[in-house]
Amino acid sequence: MADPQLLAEVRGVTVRFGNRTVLDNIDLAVHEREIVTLIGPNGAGKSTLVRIMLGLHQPGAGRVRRPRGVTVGYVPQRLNVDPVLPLTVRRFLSLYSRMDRQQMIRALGDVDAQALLEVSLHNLSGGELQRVLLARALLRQPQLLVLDEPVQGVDVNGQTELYELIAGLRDQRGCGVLMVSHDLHLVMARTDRVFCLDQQMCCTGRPEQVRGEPAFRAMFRNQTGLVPYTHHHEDGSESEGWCGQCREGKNHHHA
Ligand SMILES: Nc1ncnc2c1ncn2[C@@H]1O[C@H](COP(=O)(O)OP(=O)(O)OP(=O)(O)O)[C@@H](O)[C@H]1O
Repeated sequence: MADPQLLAEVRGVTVRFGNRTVLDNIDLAVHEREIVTLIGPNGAGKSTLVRIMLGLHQPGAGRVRRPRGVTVGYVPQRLNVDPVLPLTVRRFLSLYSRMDRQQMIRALGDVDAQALLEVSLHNLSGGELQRVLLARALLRQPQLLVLDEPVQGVDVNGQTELYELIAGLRDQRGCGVLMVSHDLHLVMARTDRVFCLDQQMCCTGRPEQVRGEPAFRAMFRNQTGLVPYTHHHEDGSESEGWCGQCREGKNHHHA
């Protein structure tokens, strides 16, 4: 089988703002059909790295490569919409692409949000807004989907649904996904590779590898005060937990 197509790559990227180094010698690549997640604390440089991958910001040093013709859909961390403007989802989507009503309903249908077409953007829940933003990003039929904190403002159940949805889009469309997340738990289940960033790349690998890395565990502990572990159940299944919240009591050990 042919190697998966490279969609975007940075090598040796360094960024300074003033005399502060925000990214230090970073390598990262995203290929078709893979979900890559950047995790790290506030101010770690995640959004800056995403903006560099997208060509929205130039690094002080290093190389950025996006093969010609790769289409990108981007959900930024912040949406700048004037809060006094009455804007329905239909109007909002039409600002970005010329589509008829049926095409919009289809785009919203891809993210299970077709009922929201005539709803005001300001009346959407956190999860609904994220779905609409995802629909907007999909309008470009992207080969690379870049999502900067796609579950922000969404409750835990909604987060799980959104991660499932994103993984489903990858499965159906074969696109690559680069995702930024603060969450260190839910996102892991739906990720092929994790990059743990804190100005430098602290560790990287498959979620199950990264979970065992001292740098990841230290980061997790600093953010939550808890340590991640894996339950090994007697029937051979596994589930994730946090030390300090362990209600299982038996039939598990900490990996
Ligand atoms: N244009 C800019 N000028 C100066 N400093 C900036 C600029 N953009 C980002 N920074 C700083 O760079 C650092 C990294 O910011 P960035 O937004 O990339 O972090 P992040 O990991 O995405 O953080 P968060 O999780 O809080 O969104 C922060 O300290 C931020 O204040």
